[in-house]
Amino acid sequence: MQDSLELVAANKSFDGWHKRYRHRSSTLNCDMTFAVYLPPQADQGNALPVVYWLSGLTCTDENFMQKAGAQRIAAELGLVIVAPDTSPRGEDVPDDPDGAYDFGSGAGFYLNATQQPWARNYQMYDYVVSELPQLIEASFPVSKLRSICGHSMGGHGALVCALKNPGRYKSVSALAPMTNPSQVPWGQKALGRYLGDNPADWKAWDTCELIAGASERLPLLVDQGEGDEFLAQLRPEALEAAAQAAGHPLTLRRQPGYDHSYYFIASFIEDHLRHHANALIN
Ligand SMILES: N[C@@H](CCC(=O)N[C@@H](CS)C(=O)NCC(=O)O)C(=O)O
Repeated sequence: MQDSLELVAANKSFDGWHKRYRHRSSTLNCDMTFAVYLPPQADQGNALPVVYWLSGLTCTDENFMQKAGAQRIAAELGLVIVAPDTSPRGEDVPDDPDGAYDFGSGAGFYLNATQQPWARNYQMYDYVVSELPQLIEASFPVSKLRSICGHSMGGHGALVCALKNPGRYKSVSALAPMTNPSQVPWGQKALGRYLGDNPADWKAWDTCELIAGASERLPLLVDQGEGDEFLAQLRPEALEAAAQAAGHPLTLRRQPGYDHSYYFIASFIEDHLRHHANALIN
């Protein structure tokens, strides 16, 4: 265990442990809290694979761990799950001037900001892809086998992290992801502020733009509720068209009646974890 990790909570769950840790992030220039679920196999000296879960707008590490019901399946499959926060936070970290939920705290969009005052802290892409895995791999009984999945803004994050890093993840999946942020209000607000007003600079953080040039055709598993109140922000039809144009393997499952909430996530998380286990565990 690294000295720099401070344990802030521990709860036994399905014979494993849900734990929360605080640490100083050199990438984000602030203290960060993340959650890790360690299945019972972690006590047996095995180096276990890790699924990184990225949450959506307004979330912390806690929403997924408390609401998705993932621990039972992770315990069965022997998967470690790591859930970071969704943005840098703290008194010294700038936030949306109006306190809006869709920018700043709770809305880091898993990108590297280039504009001030955001750039000093809002480097969530580097945190999720580099700093956090290094810390996890130095601190817990895990292997370097990684998968990534997420919800909404976190689904966008998972798809972008996988598409930008061929070979880094064994599998990727998303629930109700924002697939085309450069074309929708949530994304245009965030990308415009974090990256500046030139839409050409936004393409590097847009799944529908990245998919054409992807050098690794890692299959995408996506679930999307047809009753999702944010469908216009998510654009599953744009993802479908981009994947088809690029010949990128996509399983897009439209789920009748499901909304955007964790009731939807809890209904399909088992399929996603089994999908990742298939790629991670032979
Ligand atoms: N209706 C929300 C929009 C944000 C939202 O729906 N957030 C989703 C992710 S995009 C979520 O997971 N919320 C936390 C939860 O349901 O636990 C609000 O206005 O605050």
